[in-house]
Formats: sequence, C-alpha cells, structure tokens
Amino acid sequence: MDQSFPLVQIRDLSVTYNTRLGPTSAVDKISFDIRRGEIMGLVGESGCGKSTLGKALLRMIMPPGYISGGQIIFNGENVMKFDEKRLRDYRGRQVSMIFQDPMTSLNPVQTVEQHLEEAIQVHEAETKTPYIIKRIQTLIERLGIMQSRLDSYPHQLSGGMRQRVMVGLGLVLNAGLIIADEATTSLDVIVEAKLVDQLREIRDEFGVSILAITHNIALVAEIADRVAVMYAGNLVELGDVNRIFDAPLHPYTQGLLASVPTTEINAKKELYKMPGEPPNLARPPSGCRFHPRCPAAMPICSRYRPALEEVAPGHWVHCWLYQDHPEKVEKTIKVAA
Ligand SMILES: Nc1ncnc2c1ncn2[C@@H]1O[C@H](COP(=O)(O)OP(=O)(O)OP(=O)(O)O)[C@@H](O)[C@H]1O
Repeated sequence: MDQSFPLVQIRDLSVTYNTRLGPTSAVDKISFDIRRGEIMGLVGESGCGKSTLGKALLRMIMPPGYISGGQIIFNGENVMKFDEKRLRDYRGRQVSMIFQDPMTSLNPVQTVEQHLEEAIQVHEAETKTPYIIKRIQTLIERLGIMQSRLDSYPHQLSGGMRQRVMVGLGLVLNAGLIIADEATTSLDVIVEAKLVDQLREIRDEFGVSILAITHNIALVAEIADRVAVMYAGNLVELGDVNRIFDAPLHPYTQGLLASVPTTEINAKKELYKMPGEPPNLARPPSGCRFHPRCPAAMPICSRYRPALEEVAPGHWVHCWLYQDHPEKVEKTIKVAA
C-alpha cells in the first residue's frame, strides 16, 4: 500500500448511547485521517467523547452505546464490515489500545513473558517457541525493560513499566496503530515525561501511528505532530500542533489554550475561565454545539452547523467565523464602513 495513503480514515463517525434521558450523541459526524507514523493528539474537556471515539475505532462500543453512523477505513479496509473473526484479528494484531490503568488490562497471575508469549501464540499459532522467545527478548530490550523483568508479575512493576509492557503487547504483533487513552495520566510527572519520550522513540523506530487521547493540552504540545480538538462530541479544529498552539482559530481552542497555566515563574498571565458548562449531550445545542459559550457567536451559529473548512494547508476548522455566509458578509461590511 502507498505509504502516503492514510492509515485510518474516519468518515462522518457517530456514536450514540441510549440513556434514561434519551439518545446521547457522544460522537457526532466526525471525519479525519490518521497518517502513517504520526502521533495525533486528541484533546478536549472531560465528557466530550474522546474515549468513545477511541473505542469506536476498535468497534469496542458496548451497549447501551452503538456506532450510529459513518465509516472507519483501516489500511484501505472497511472496519464496519469486519466479521467477528476479522475483528478479533484487527483488535489484537493491527490496533492496540492502552488505558490509564494498565492493571485492568494485564492479567495479575501472568508474568510479562507469558503476556507477550500468549499474544503471539493467539494471533500467530504457527510461530515456533524459539522464535517467540527471541522476538520477546529483542522487543523488551528496545522498550528499555531489563530481560530479568520478563519473569515479573504486573504488581511487581512500576506504573511506567506496566504501560511499556502494554505498548509491547501491541508492538510484538507489529500493530500499525496504538491508541493511548490517558495512558500517562496516573504517572508522576517524571515517569510521564519518560514515557512520552519513549512513545516518540517507539514511533520513530517502529513507524507505528499513535492516537494520544488526553485532556492534558500541555502533553499534546510535547508529544503530538498534529492535534484534533473535540468539543461536545464534535471535531472543532485540526492541524499541525505548532500551528494550533501558535494560532488557534476556533474560539473553543483559543479558550482551551488560554486556560492552561504556564510554567514561567514571572508569568502574569491571567488564566481564562471559559463561561458556562459543557452541554448535556442528550440535548445538545442546535447549530454549532459551542455557540452558547462562544464569545464570538453570531446568529447563524445557533441555526446551522458549520462545515469543516480547510483555512490554510492542513489546518481545518468547523466554525462560521471562517466561512462565508450572509450574516458574516453583513458583519464584515459594517466593520469596513
Ligand atoms: N456507557 C455509557 N453509557 C452512557 N453514556 C455514556 C457511556 N460512556 C460514555 N457516555 C457518555 O458519552 C459522552 C462522552 O464520554 P467519553 O467518556 O467518551 O468522554 P471523554 O472525553 O473521554 O471524557 P473523559 O476524559 O472524562 O473520559 C459523555 O456524555 C458520557 O456521559
């Protein structure tokens, strides 16, 4: 496959949870690509649908949730059409997901070696034991884990090491995509920084794509090549990480960045407090979901959802401020006068 062809193409993806309050639109018509070998940061406030999107990519949305629309194309294949057998292979071998607490995914009575061995045996039954052992030893070394740790049980490892074992479970089968959902959140800052460095190294060495889901915008600045910003189930902005941080366009992204504390000791910057609360997704606002909290809202924003517009090469935004429409033209004329 042409290496410039995106690894993942997400098209109009929607996920709904049936709740007591009615259908909750947790992910609403989201479209973007994940390129080969890139680290894509996915950010937004708690409850905006980041984890739901990550799980949807693996088709792991459990009832009362379901994928209510759209497509996921992985390496040119339509994931929505996979049968159970193909899905097991896809989840185990092509995409792997790591969560905030690796203890929930690791088996407490299996050693590191047994975890890795089992992953290979399940997906590559024909592989002979000596090759399996060699592969595990090489991998573990590349992940910076001492070989003596192969005999350790999960509870005997540090948090950072457990996360590296989880990464290893994906890499041992040559996964193309690792979805890291708040994977560094429970680690202290020093261990977190080390894991972030290692994830970048792993990407460089293995050419794997990483979707880093986090509410920590500073972490995204550190790790990601591109960033997708979500608000209330919608994608609001996407682009190169430097561009998004230097010149955010969507009022939500601008507010999100202005509300992040700086580490400069003499910084006198007053932190921005975004007005209002995130909406209840069972009854999302009409038009642009951010309009009730948006300092730049125009009448059209409550009526129609803006389309996704490429405002500069590779910089995409869903906002009426950057699209021509009657009310904007009128406003522009008034300003010009
Ligand atoms: N199993 C579920 N049943 C019903 N509603 C759900 C379920 N899981 C998530 N939701 C709802 O879907 C929306 C998105 O949740 P999600 O966990 O994907 O957001 P998030 O951005 O990952 O938040 P966080 O960072 O807090 O994990 C929220 O309104 C949440 O209440």
